[in-house]
Amino acid sequence: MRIKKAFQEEARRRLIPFITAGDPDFETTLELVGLLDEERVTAIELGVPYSDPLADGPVIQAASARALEQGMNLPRVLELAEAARNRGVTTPLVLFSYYNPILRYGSEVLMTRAAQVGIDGMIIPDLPWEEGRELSRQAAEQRVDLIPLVAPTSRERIQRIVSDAKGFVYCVSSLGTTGVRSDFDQKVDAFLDTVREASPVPIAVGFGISRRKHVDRFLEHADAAVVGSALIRMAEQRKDALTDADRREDALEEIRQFVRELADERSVSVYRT
Ligand SMILES: O=P(O)(O)OC[C@@H](O)[C@@H](O)c1c[nH]c2ccccc12
Repeated sequence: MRIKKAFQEEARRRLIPFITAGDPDFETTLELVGLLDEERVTAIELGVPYSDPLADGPVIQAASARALEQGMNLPRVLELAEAARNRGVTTPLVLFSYYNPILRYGSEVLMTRAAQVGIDGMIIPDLPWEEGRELSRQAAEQRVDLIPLVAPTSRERIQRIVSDAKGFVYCVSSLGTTGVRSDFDQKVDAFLDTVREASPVPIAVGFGISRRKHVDRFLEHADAAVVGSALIRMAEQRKDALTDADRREDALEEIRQFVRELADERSVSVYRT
């Protein structure tokens, strides 16, 4: 229920950052989650690194490789979520994983464990809506929101996909893979308006967003903007400083400033309650 509440709460940044858990290491990810929580983002996407991230561009592919190097995996990401909750993080946490690690772990067990450690939602980009019905039932049983993705090509499937959406709907702004884009097709706005009209829950838009002007534009048509690659690239450029006790604070502050520049805290969610 944290997700529904966060969209309706006062003074939240309508941002949903995506970070790859374990990049550059477990402790730094925990610090980043704490920072994003302090900055009152609407939710945090915690990415489970995977060896074959087919929907990811080079920035997140590299981040996944670094995280796998650190031994990060699905069980460790669950531990990380639990550690964040134990540090008092209250921002909704959305587990982001490709389907294979979930299949290996066992979806029923995963939903139970996710609920225990304080995961509020899940995004599985390579699980088509039609194949996700059983998993969606398991998630609902544990009150974990299985967040569907829709793309501009989803067209007539949009109605069916959003009909039983929980948490929020993830609208992919452009086809192709994740990664910073300089601009977006005008048609994206109409696509977002269509999804928003059909959706019983708030909608977020992601893929390519890296600037304040992108966020401002998209918040005219959606309830939150997802930012992944731009944030991960910043962390990658500061990898050495982030893992050096003497320089970590400064590097974290630069990332905090970037989050603040991307979006102000809004008094009330733009989402119709
Ligand atoms: O990285 P970008 O362009 O800011 O897009 C968000 C994206 O990183 C995150 O939501 C995500 C990471 N991997 C994905 C795969 C599919 C859909 C979404 C994602």
